[in-house]
Formats: sequence, structure tokens, C-alpha cells
Amino acid sequence: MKISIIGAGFVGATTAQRIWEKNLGDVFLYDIVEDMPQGKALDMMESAPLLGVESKIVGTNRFEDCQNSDIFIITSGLARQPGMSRDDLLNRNAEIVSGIAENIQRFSQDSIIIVVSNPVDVLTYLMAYKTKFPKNRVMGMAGVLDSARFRYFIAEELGIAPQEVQAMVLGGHGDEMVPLSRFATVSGVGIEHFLPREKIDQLIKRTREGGAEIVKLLKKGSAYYAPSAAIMEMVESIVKDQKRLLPCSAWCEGQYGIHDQYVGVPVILGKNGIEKIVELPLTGKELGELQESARHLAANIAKLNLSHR
Ligand SMILES: NC(=O)C1=CN([C@@H]2O[C@H](COP(=O)(O)OP(=O)(O)OC[C@H]3O[C@@H](n4cnc5c(N)ncnc54)[C@H](O)[C@@H]3O)[C@@H](O)[C@H]2O)C=CC1
Ligand SMILES: O=C([O-])CC(=O)C(=O)O
Repeated sequence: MKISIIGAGFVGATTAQRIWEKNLGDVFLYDIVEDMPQGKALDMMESAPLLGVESKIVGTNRFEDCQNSDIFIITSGLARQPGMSRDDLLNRNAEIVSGIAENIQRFSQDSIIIVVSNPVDVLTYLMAYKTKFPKNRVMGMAGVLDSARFRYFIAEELGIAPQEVQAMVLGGHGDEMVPLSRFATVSGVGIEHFLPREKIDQLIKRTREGGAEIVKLLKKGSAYYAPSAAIMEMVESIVKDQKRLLPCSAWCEGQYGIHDQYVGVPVILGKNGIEKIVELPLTGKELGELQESARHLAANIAKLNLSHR
């Protein structure tokens, strides 16, 4: 497996480390900043004798080195600062993602692409539009992260092991995301058996604001430890063809009443990328929230002024 990470900043480098240490494949870490990805890759390779990692990690400023990757992970672009929304990054990051899409389109026709740069759902749309790749091979990472935050907040509140908590967050990666508390469980037991409604609502609000909470604490830039773990989970499901059920930004063609748009929905993730979108039996309220989130994304996609495909 050849896995290329475009953008060797906080998210890109941490993701490289996680993927490389798990031996999921050879990692190519690309950035436009001269020597920096090479320095980070060398630093990681020097830990190989201590960690026993067999795959290699290569830092580069030459996009050609990433040619014919099985998977591209796009983490290049600006991160938000306190007071900014993810949508404020749209114009600058759309330019960056467009350039990368052209490079991938030219040299790596068979790759799977995971977009991470924000605003992620809109930039995933842009990536699919520019590369013209089949939609099952272009996806965005957000739902796994948002769900992990929701799961952690529930576990922290109950004082129990985080891995016992399952939960899913759908919708766009923004204030309108849809944490589905009705499907949240502690080892299969609904969380409403453990927590009062007001507490669950507080945890939902904290999840929606989870990215901003970290931005506020860091004072410069945004989260990267949990995001990189979320990316790694998606990559592992693809590389090992695990067919896990994970929420990802996926191309909807009528599912959940959403048409021709990327939005966070549950998918089966395997060696072909998104193998299926799973339609959950949502209540009218949940479905309404998901469609409202999709409308917000559509308004931002319109700002890209793309001619219809
Ligand atoms: N989808 C999600 O859930 C999450 C998304 N993000 C997003 O990921 C992106 C990266 O965040 P960080 O790594 O913290 O930022 P960072 O500023 O640490 O790293 C960004 C890197 O991109 C590089 N870059 C800029 N233009 C490039 C180009 N044309 N080609 C290659 N590299 C280029 C920069 O040199 C820099 O090293 C941001 O847009 C952030 O909002 C971050 C966390 C979670
Ligand atoms: O909050 C941000 O800007 C970065 C991000 O998407 C997250 O951590 O959820």
C-alpha cells in the first residue's frame, strides 16, 4: 500500500505517524514548505529501530513522488484560529484543494481520496468535481471524529471506559451536525437509561462545539490528535477491507432525501472506498436536522461558482 498525505502540518504529520506506526503501508508526506516534510519523515524513521516499524515514510516537496498512491489524504491548507468558523477557510482552502485535485487527476487515476481540509464537506465536493473520480473513491473525514468526541463526552460523564460507548454523528462538519443520541449506547444499552435528557442535550451541544473548544484552548490552530486517529480508522478499514460502518462525508443520490451532495452519513468502508450508504430509520426531527445541515452545505457549495456537472 502506498499512502500519500498532502500537507505535513499538525494533522498531516500526526496522521503520518499513526499510519506508519501501525504498518498500514508506506507513507509519503508531501508539503510545499521546503525540507520540512523530509525533516519530519527522517525524525520518524529514526524511531523505526525503537518501534520495530517495517514500512517506510518519505518526506517530499515533489508531487510526482506521490504518483499512483492507493490512498491520498488531503490535510493541506489553513486551520482556523479563535473566533473563526470553518466556513471562513473556504476561499483559501478551495484554491489549495483545486491545485491538488489537478495533480491527483493527472497522475493517480485509481486512487481513493480522503479529504480532511476544512470546510471538509464542501472541499470534498470540490475534490470530486475536479478529479471526476467515481464518487465512491472520494470522501471526507469528519463523522468519525465528531462521533469519537460524542462518545468520549458520554464516557467521561458516566466515568466508564470510552470504548464501551458507541454513538454516531451525521450531517455536515459544522454547528449543524446531527449527534444521534437515540442510537448512542453503553455496550448496547441506550444512554437514556444512564443520563437525564438535559445532560444528554448538554453533551450534544458540547459535541457540536467540540472543534471550537480545542481551538479556544490551543489559541493557535485546531485539533490534530483525535482528527488523526479518526483518519487512521478510515484508512485501516480501507486497507484491510474491514467493511466497518463509519460516518463519512459521502455522495448522496437521494439517500435521506439528499441529492447530489456530500454530507456525513453512515457508510460501509472497504477496499473500494464507500461500498454502501446505510439508511437509518430516522425520526422526522432527526431527518429534518440532517436535511437542514445539507442545505447549509449546499449554500456554501454554491459560493464555489462551479458549473453544474
Ligand atoms: N475534517 C476534520 O475533521 C478536520 C479538519 N482539519 C483541517 O485540516 C487542515 C489542516 O490542519 P492543520 O494540519 O492543523 O494545519 P497546519 O497549518 O498545521 O498544516 C497545513 C499544512 O498545509 C500545507 N500546505 C499549504 N498549501 C499546500 C499545498 N498547496 N500543498 C501541500 N501542502 C500545503 C502548509 O504548508 C502546512 O504545512 C485545516 O484546514 C483544518 O481545518 C483539522 C482537524 C479536523
Ligand atoms: O475545529 C476545527 O477547525 C478543526 C476541526 O474540524 C475539528 O477539530 O473538528
